[in-house]
Amino acid sequence: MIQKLADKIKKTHAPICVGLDPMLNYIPEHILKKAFAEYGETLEGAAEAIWQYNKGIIDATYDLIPSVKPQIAMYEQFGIEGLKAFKKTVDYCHEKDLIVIGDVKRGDIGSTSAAYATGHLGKVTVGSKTYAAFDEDFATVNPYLGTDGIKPFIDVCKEEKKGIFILVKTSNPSSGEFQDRLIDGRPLYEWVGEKVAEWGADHMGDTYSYVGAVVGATYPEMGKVLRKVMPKSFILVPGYGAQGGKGADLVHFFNEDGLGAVVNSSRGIIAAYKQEKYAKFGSENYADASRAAVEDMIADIDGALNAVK
Ligand SMILES: O=C(O)c1cc(=O)[nH]c(=O)n1[C@@H]1O[C@H](COP(=O)(O)O)[C@@H](O)[C@H]1O
Repeated sequence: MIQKLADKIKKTHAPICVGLDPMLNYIPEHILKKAFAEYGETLEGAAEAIWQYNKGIIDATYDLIPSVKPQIAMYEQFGIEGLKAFKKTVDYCHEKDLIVIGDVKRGDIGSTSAAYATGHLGKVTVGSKTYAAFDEDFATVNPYLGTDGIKPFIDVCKEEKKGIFILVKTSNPSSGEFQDRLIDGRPLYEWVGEKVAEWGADHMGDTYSYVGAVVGATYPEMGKVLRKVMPKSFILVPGYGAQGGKGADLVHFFNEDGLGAVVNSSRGIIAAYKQEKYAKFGSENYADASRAAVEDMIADIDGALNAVK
């Protein structure tokens, strides 16, 4: 799967991932109206609206991009109905041959991590049968519990040829409270980055490891350091667009081969029609606005990478 990600990035020239983080207030009126007419203003109605909204964006962008990243909290807030919409979205993206990064940010004691890994990346056994429950290709994982919280994910990834992205330096304003703390003279994120490289050496693809890292676009200098600490890990880079990250900030997240990073934008793409720049599309054509925003994001990153060649 890590090779598929690298190959798809090469084919599309788009080291990006569209963040499918639907919120009801981004969903155009015509979609909400239809879903509520069918299911009422219920959790089911919300889930139907989310699904139709996602489908529109996927249909309008799938040929341009290698991957998507649905963030499960946006679905979970609608309970079981929301989770059904999450699963429908994952399956539909697979039908479109997109790589799905499940942004689930799990991690616990070993036995519990094993269950998370089984549910999101592996197969669960029921009597004589096995089922891939959520079946994403990658999952985001929190390393706070240490090696025994990570190992079960790697075990499942080895069986399934899937991967994880481990939080190393997150994009949010408070990420430094813990992550930048110096331990023996070095920031915690560097120690975590070193562990990512070590864990990753145990599950390598042809050139890149199945164990990647998350480093926010909002911290480019730290990204530059971490790129060197984890040369064989893909870095998932959130924080582009709505959080302020720009193409020029991202060049050092990439390796010399032009690979090694996949940049996420969620609100900047899925709610593009609400931005002045794309307002001309109107809410009816929200998916065309998303396509235009994807094209602009690809051009921005490509331009920044070419400028430093
Ligand atoms: O793991 C992530 O994807 C993640 C890590 C991080 O450090 N910062 C971060 O924003 N994210 C996720 O990336 C997405 C960013 O959304 P936008 O700011 O709308 O592009 C959300 O799904 C966040 O949960």
